[in-house]
Amino acid sequence: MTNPIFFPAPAKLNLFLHINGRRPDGYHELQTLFQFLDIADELSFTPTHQSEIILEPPLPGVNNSDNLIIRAANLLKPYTDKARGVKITLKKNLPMGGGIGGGSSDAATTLVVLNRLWQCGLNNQQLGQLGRKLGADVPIFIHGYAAFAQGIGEQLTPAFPAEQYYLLLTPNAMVSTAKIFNHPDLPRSTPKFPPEQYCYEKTANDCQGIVTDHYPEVAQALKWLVEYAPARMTGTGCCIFAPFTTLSAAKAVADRCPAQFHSRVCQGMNQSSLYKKLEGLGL
Ligand SMILES: C[C@@](CO)(OP(=O)(O)O)[C@H](O)COP(=O)(O)OP(=O)(O)OC[C@H]1O[C@@H](n2ccc(N)nc2=O)[C@H](O)[C@@H]1O
Ligand SMILES: Nc1ncnc2c1ncn2[C@@H]1O[C@H](COP(=O)(O)OP(=O)(O)O)[C@@H](O)[C@H]1O
Repeated sequence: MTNPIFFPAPAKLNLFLHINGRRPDGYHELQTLFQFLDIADELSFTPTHQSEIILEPPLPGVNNSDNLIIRAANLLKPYTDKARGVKITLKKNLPMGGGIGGGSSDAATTLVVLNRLWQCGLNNQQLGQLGRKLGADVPIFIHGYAAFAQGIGEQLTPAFPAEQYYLLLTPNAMVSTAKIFNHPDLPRSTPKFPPEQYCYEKTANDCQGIVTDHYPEVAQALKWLVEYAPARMTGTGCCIFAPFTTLSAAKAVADRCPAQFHSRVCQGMNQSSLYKKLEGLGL
């Protein structure tokens, strides 16, 4: 038997995150800049003729029926032959609930790869609409290019931030996105600015204050890293990152990092590694 092909589901950073307002349905209007990282979960897909969707191994603490991978595959099922099923193998390398989008990226990789394997014939816009049902972050992973996002995160404009090195810290905490967005003290009125005026130093993460107030591990990681570089939180937490222009500068700070913050050095990428892999395979 040939070895299965593993497809990456890369992580992302929110290089900044501004909250501009709240819509009547409770969702928040925001501005953010998404860039991919060269770290990823990995998924393999073996088509079957038993109509079942099987995921192995299950994620600790997540029922398979709630797993975004299974939910994504189920959303695609109506577009293929009833007799088609799939066995999916997941290598979970990314921390969960860290604001680097692992679950959303797993869902996007599932939609993009199964669309091809099951010959569903959907285009990326249609896949993005399906993905949106699973979470606000899924469309950026289907889009596959760094982008400035507005609206509730679904209006994407191409962006080309420098592909810098980042030191990424994963404090020992799990932050719920819904809890942060529902917090009464969350700042919700940062003025919008035109994407072409973006500058890292003039932006912020509006969720950071609430998260550091409630999760001391996140506050400690931020306090430590900010001594070395302009550190900030990604998404609604809890990972903290700081940009570096050279790999050696990022590694030098990583070498000093206390073990409790689980540091790793990675690089920003303006094209998702999923699309690089698909191109390499001619898919
Ligand atoms: C804000 C971001 C930035 O990347 O946070 P992270 O999850 O990455 O940390 C994302 O857009 C999150 O996307 P995702 O994690 O897919 O969120 P969803 O499942 O769609 O929504 C979870 C909950 O967050 C709130 N929510 C989410 C997005 C948004 N623009 N406004 C909101 O108020 C809603 O209460 C929703 O019920
Ligand atoms: N395949 C998956 N990978 C990670 N988390 C998943 C997955 N499927 C469902 N989830 C649920 O989604 C939550 C947030 O997922 P994740 O994408 O890791 O975090 P974040 O949205 O903060 O980047 C997890 O805590 C978990 O309960």
